[in-house]
Amino acid sequence: MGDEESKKWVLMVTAQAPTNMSVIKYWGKRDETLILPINDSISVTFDLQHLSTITTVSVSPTFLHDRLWLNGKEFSLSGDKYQRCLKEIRSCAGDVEDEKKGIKITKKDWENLHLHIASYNNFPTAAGLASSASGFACLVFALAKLMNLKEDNGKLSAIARQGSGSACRSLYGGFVKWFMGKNDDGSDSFAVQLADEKHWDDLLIVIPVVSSRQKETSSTRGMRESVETSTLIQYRAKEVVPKRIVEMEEAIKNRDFQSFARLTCAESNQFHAVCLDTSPPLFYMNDTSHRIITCVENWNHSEGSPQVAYTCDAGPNVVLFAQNRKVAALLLQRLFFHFPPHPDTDLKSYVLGDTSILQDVGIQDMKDVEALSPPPETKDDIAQKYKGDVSYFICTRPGKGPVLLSDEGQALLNPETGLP
Ligand SMILES: Nc1ncnc2c1ncn2[C@@H]1O[C@H](COP(=O)(O)OP(=O)(O)OP(=O)(O)O)[C@@H](O)[C@H]1O
Ligand SMILES: C[C@@](O)(CCOP(=O)(O)OP(=O)(O)O)CC(=O)O
Repeated sequence: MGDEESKKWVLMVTAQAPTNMSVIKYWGKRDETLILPINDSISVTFDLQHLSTITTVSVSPTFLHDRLWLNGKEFSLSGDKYQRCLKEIRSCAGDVEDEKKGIKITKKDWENLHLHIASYNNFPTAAGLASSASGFACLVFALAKLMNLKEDNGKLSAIARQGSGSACRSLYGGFVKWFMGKNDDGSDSFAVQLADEKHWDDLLIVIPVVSSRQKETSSTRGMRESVETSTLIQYRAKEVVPKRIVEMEEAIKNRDFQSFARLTCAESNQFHAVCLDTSPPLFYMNDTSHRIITCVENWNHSEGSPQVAYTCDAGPNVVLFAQNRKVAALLLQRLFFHFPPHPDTDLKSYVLGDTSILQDVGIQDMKDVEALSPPPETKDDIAQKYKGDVSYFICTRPGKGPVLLSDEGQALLNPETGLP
């Protein structure tokens, strides 16, 4: 790194990481700084195409300090969660050499070099769709590539965990378990993959997006208040979750949808019971979330066995798992009937993600949505329509873990200036 001209280089890496949805919930920390949870959790990773974060990380001797642009706007990196991740990553960084560009960075140079980071979430940020999960997983994964870290995914998951707990599960595709660990230093609190995304490829995921508004109480604050005030949370962590973890692992291993659905719904409901048991109570679901759950419960009940599992995090959006494609189509018919769009909405903005399912639903345009008849299990008095209460639907499936994007056209920073 000698004369002025050779100091102008910018080195960058772009990666894409998925978000995940827990089916055994993480709620409550035993260590706030290191982000160590009070129980294990299990999640399903979503397809990168539909719910993910793209992050470009870059380094250059010309950068004066670390900077982040989130969804196009500069965002402060001063928060502890970012500082902890950056510090940990820098401490594990390796040597990097790019002979063509004449770049040579040694392990200790990373202490003094600054980073420019740009990130984009392809779904609403901070609306309970786990943007912090894909966001921190992507940040850590991309930096690990840029800085040539030799650590395995388990170690990277433990670094991402320190940005946001649920992020540690987004380092893998498919079905993922986060071990709470026992050690005070957090060294045994990391995620592992239980099964990859191909293991259970019948499952389809439907997300009626209820609201994209930012929520009132962040997960971080909400779970702190629950730990401080709820009596139910301790019983849940010690008595309920350990058994459910074993049962859920078994259900996933055997692709046993009945057990998967029973556990997933029970977990969601107990998590929200803990929220209500918090003082002051945390209301994350709204009337639309309740109506979606009731619709699913009624249908499951009328069929005599679960067709669809629901789960809802710290926000009003409900995530629905359908046993297979046929069930997903029947589910969409029901949801489209109860939650039609506002007039003048086109089909393209009403249904996002894998829209091929629309053929199975028999929907070609908006007229077909309007013409849907009430689901047979619906009693006349509740065959109601709530126009516009669901803004749009995302159809997706379990997907793979983070990937590198080698096409420079997908970078979010200018390769010459390192600016967005
Ligand atoms: N792409 C990203 N890169 C870096 N940080 C991100 C990114 N996306 C989100 N974040 C961080 O995560 C925060 C939002 O996290 P928060 O936990 O409040 O909501 P959420 O993750 O959408 O919901 P959930 O409660 O389901 O985790 C943002 O304010 C920001 O600090
Ligand atoms: C309800 C949850 O989504 C909680 C997620 O909490 P976060 O991981 O967002 O919280 P912090 O660790 O404080 O950043 C349940 C889950 O993902 O398991």
